[in-house]
Amino acid sequence: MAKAYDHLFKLLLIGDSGVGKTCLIIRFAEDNFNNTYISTIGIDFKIRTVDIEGKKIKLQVWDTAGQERFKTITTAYYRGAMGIILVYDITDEKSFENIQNWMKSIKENASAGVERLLLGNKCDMEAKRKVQKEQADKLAREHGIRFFETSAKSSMNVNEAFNSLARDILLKSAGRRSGNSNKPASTELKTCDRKNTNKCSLG
Ligand SMILES: Nc1nc2c(ncn2[C@@H]2O[C@H](COP(=O)(O)OP(=O)(O)OP(=O)(O)O)[C@@H](O)[C@H]2O)c(=O)[nH]1
Repeated sequence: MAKAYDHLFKLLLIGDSGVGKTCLIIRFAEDNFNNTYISTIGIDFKIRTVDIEGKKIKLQVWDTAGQERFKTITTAYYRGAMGIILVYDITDEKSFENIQNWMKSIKENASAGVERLLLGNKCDMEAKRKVQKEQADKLAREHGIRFFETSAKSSMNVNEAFNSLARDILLKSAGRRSGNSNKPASTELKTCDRKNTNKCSLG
């Protein structure tokens, strides 16, 4: 039987408990949102197939528990991931400060060439914003990665974020096959779609 996809990419979401990792995955995979908070226990995944550059890409998106007590289980999944999405909550300063620790955890546990992406979630809650976009832009630039503000609630930038990560992985693997490396220098900013600058609020 013919394969229903051209590539399978494994993605992983990490970040503090309550930042909205599960909701982002549910919005992306099922186009749904729920206000009730049920903290993830251990690890789970959902699947969605997307079309990128004429290729069918099956995305297996792994959801990790943000709580410290699950760290041993969740870090065991870093190695198999081709892309890791670091999530903080724009209304929670601590979750942004902790991104540095999550970056360190990637360095210690993931494969060397893993693609990373930074997301500031809950951008529908503008009135409660504690983390300015410029702070996160600067951090992303320092790490040479893309950054989006998203809302799992309003859908803002959710598809854009997942698709951009999948595209980066695809381009990188195509580059590797043809012998070219298109990996940017760690200090180089990969310019985001300007969609990223859209004002994000539910109005
Ligand atoms: N306003 C708003 N609330 C959100 C958004 N995303 C998630 N939430 C809410 O934030 C709470 C936590 O969301 P989860 O997706 O369960 O958080 P998590 O990061 O998976 O948490 P752990 O499983 O504990 O690691 C829930 O009450 C969600 O409804 C968003 O974009 N906007």
